Amino acid sequence: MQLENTCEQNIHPSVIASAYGLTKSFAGKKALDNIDLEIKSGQVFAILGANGAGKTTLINIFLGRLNADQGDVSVFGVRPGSLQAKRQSGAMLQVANLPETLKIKEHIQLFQSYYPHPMDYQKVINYAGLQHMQNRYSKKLSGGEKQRLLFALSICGNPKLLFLDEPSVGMDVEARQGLWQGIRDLRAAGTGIVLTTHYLEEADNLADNIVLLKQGAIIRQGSSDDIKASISHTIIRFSSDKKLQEFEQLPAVINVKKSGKFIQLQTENVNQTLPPLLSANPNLQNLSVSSAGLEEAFLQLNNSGGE
Ligand SMILES: Nc1ncnc2c1ncn2[C@@H]1O[C@H](COP(=O)(O)OP(=O)(O)OP(=O)(O)O)[C@@H](O)[C@H]1O
Repeated sequence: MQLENTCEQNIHPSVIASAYGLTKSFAGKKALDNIDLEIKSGQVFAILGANGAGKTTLINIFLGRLNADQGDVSVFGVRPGSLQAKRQSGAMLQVANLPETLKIKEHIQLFQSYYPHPMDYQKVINYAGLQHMQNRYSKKLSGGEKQRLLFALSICGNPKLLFLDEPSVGMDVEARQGLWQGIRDLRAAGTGIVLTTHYLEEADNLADNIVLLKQGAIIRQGSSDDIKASISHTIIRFSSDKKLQEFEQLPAVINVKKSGKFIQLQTENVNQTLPPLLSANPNLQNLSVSSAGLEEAFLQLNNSGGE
């Protein structure tokens, strides 16, 4: 399904929000340190980082909820938080207080009334997977259902720029798939989407561009493939009843994990690890060798500071 976005179709992505030299401190401690980034129309921009890395602070500055200490920040060429920026933006934040006395459909209709060109009601409902609970009061929603409602409210205004701060937390598989479909359709209609998530699979699936934040600084930026390629690790997976310690000493191994009956080795050099592994375990079952994914890249870059 394609959205009838009232904005023009963006065949060529253009910069719709930017930050240059952005710095923000709380009580003398830097939460964001000299950030340069550009958010483009028709692209998903994922901000990744450990707890406290600065993701929410960055979003709050783009929304005008916080002021930068230094740097130039603009949204649609104007000051973040100005009416012109707000009318074209939507946001799903981690903290939201919703009046409990309204039904889902009343929440959506209320939010639609705030915008000059709201999204069609039925589309909002479909994207958010709320078809069967339109008459439910928000106080009766489960955590995941409340997330669906917050996503619905974030897209009510047919935004050209959408901020989603950990949107899929608490969502079940079906709701998450609906969210992902909504994100893809909005992107196809030209919306620029800023996404923070701790689910790296989500960023891997959706993001055109990723920034990796550590203690407020950007330590890596690029596509998911660029970031994966910036580490040269390989994953060796097999099933074994042996203890993890038996594999930790193998050459070039930098991490060992156990999941059920499977052991997963992360190695810097598969040619050095595999021969001794096979000679010590000639009957290794379910062996597979694959490139490291975004999660391994994230962990390594985050632990090494991206050097
Ligand atoms: N209002 C505030 N007052 C003081 N310190 C703050 C405030 N907001 C954020 N911080 C600090 O700024 C840093 C960045 O916080 P932020 O919430 O942006 O991180 P985050 O990457 O969104 O984390 P998480 O993944 O846990 O949501 C943290 O050290 C946090 O404690």
